Amino acid sequence: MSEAVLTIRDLHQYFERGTINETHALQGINLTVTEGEFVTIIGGNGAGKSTLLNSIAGTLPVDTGQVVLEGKDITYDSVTTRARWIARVFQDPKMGTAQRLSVAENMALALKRGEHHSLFRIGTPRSSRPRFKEALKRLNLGLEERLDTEIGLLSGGQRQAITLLMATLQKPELLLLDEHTAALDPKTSATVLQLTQQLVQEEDLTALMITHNMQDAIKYGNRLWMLDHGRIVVDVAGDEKKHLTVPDLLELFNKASQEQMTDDELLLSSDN
Ligand SMILES: Nc1ncnc2c1ncn2[C@@H]1O[C@H](COP(=O)(O)OP(=O)(O)OP(=O)(O)O)[C@@H](O)[C@H]1O
Repeated sequence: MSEAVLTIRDLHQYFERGTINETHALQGINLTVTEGEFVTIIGGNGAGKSTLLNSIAGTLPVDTGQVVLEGKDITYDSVTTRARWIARVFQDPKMGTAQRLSVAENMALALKRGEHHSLFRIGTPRSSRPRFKEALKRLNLGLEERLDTEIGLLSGGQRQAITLLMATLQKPELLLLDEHTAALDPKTSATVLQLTQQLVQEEDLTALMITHNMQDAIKYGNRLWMLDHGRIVVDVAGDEKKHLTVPDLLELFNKASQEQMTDDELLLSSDN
């Protein structure tokens, strides 16, 4: 039996609680993610996907419930403390990197994830350069020749590929991918998703990935959740996930959810 990496118990999140605008964004989430699971998360706008990731990363204080990572109760730990164990890649390629620093300097920073440090003290020890080069080579984008390039000068896809690599340079207990390819063109998005799958498998990572694309949610990962109105309404893994088709997923969703979803909804976009 695999070890539980992440356990969430009865998690509720509210926005503007007690006001006329109150939103009950997560309505009693219970889940366990075991080592090596790569969960893709889909759901319509406002379903609660980002709120779930924010609750896990600590950017959003938990209203009620418990978040446990590798047996540690992290419910009340700060984002910085959690960053020692949890790596996150955002939609915007600019969010994961320091634009004015070189590729090598950014990678050196990534090795210090979760530590308090001053940017002025970040150097790139020469001893790390071969390791960075080797890691960049795996991306197959020729970036191993650009260690000294300012990262802000690279394309969004190149930056996102490096951000992903940086997130895994120091193996995290949990990797959170927050629509990390949504800002990329379809071809680059597919490249970065392939790379994601490869890194997750090779490094034996445990990962949660939000996507708006049902095809991608089916194609990548080994478990799939669909969220609806703050609840996980579909949870499939293993062979069931492998053989899933978009119509199957729609049927599962329509059985479980409060609303009917049709195949022309944004959620289904299959253009990337
Ligand atoms: N900071 C906030 N203040 C008020 N309401 C919020 C806030 N953040 C999220 N919400 C509300 O909480 C609910 C869940 O939002 P969330 O962003 O988690 O959905 P999502 O599934 O990530 O949606 P999307 O796919 O559109 O990004 C929505 O009703 C949203 O309007």
